[in-house]
Amino acid sequence: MRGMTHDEIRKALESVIDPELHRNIVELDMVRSIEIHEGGVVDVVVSLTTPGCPIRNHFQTGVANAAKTVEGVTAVNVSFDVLTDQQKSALQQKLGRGGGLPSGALAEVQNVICVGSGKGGVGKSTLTVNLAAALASEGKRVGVLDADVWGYSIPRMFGLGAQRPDVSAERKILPLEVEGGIKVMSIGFFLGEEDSAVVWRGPMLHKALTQFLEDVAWGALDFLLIDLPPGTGDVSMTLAQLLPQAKFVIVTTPQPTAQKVARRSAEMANKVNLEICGVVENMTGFATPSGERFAIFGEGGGQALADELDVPLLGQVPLTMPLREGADSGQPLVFTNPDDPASQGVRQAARGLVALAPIALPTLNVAPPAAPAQPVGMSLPMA
Ligand SMILES: Nc1ncnc2c1ncn2[C@@H]1O[C@H](COP(=O)(O)OP(=O)(O)OP(=O)(O)O)[C@@H](O)[C@H]1O
Repeated sequence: MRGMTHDEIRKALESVIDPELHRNIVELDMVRSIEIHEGGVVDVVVSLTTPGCPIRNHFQTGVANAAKTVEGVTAVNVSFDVLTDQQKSALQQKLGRGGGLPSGALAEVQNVICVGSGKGGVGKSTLTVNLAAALASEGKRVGVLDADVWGYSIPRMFGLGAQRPDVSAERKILPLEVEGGIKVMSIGFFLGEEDSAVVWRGPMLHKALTQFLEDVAWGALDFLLIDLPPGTGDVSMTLAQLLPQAKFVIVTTPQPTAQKVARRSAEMANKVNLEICGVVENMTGFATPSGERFAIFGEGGGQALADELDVPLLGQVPLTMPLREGADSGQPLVFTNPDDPASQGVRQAARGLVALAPIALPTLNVAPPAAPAQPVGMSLPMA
C-alpha cells in the first residue's frame, strides 16, 4: 500500500467548509493535527471555536469523507478540541472586522461538565448544587443547567421558588442568580409546580434543551454544570450532539451493585463520544458530627469504577444530615458550612475539576459581532 503524506491529507481537508465562517478549515487553522498510522489509519484533531459548537457533526462527517478521498487512507478518527484564546484572536484578525466568530450563548463558556448517574437518588443534584457552590467559592464563574427535565430539583436546592426568568432586550432568557453569582436555569422555572408532569417527546425535548443552551444569556463562565436525568436517555444523547466538548462526571454510591449501574452511563457517554473526566462517590459512609464513620453502603465502589474507567476518583462525599437539610432548605451546605465532612468531600471534587479543566480559564476576549436579536419564541411548556 502506498504511503500518503500529511500534505495530501491537509489538501483534501480544504474541501471542508465551516458553514458559519464560510471558509475552509485549513485556511482557518482549525486542523490542529494529523497523524498517520500503519495500515492507513489517520487521526485528525479539529479545533472548534467554542466548546458549545453546534456543528460538530458537520465537521465529523466532512473531515472523515474528505480524508478518505486520499489514496491509501483506510479509516479516519476525528476528534475535537477548542481554539485557545490566542488562536481565537488570530482567527478574529484573519476574518477582519465584522468577520464574526460565532456569538452563541455558550461562546464564552470555558468548560461544560455534565453530571450523570446510572440511577436516580444517588445524590447527583445535591452534588451538582454543592459543586457549583464550591467552584464559586474558589472564585470561578459558574452556571448550573438543570437538564433533569423529569425530576428537576435544582431550583428548590438553590432556594429559588416561584421566580421566573426575565427576557433581555436582546430577547435572551436571563438565568436567575444565587449566592456566589451562580447562574441557574431550569425547566422548573417555566412549569410552576415542581411535580408538574410533562410528557417529553423527542423533538420537544431537543428543542427545549437547544433553547437552554442557545437562548439563555449564560455570559462568561468558567464552568457550566449540567444536571442530567438519571440513566442513559435522550437528554444525554441530545446534549452530546449539541456540546461536543462537554465532559462527563459520574456520581455513584460505594456498593458494588451501584457500580454496575453507573457503568452503564459510562458506556453511554463513550457511545456518544463524551469524555468521562472523573467519578465522585457519594454516600461514602455516614459521618457523625463527631467525625465517626459507618460504611453503611459498603466501600470501594467509587474507586473501583474510577479504576475501571481509567479516570480519577475526584472526591468522596459522606452522608451527613446537614447536607440533606441544606438541600431541602435551599442553602447549599458548602456555602453555609464549608467544613462539614460532606462539604469537604465536595470541595475536594471541585478542586479536582479545576485541575482537570481542559481549557485555560481567563475570559475569552472575543468581541461578539452585533448579531441581530433572535426571537426567543418560547417553546418551553408553560404552566
Ligand atoms: N451525601 C449525602 N448526605 C445526606 N443526604 C444526601 C446526600 N446525598 C444526597 N442526599 C439526599 O438524598 C436525596 C436524593 O438526592 P438527590 O435528589 O440529589 O439525588 P439525585 O441523584 O439527583 O436524584 P434524581 O436523579 O432522582 O433527581 C436528597 O434528599 C438529598 O438531600
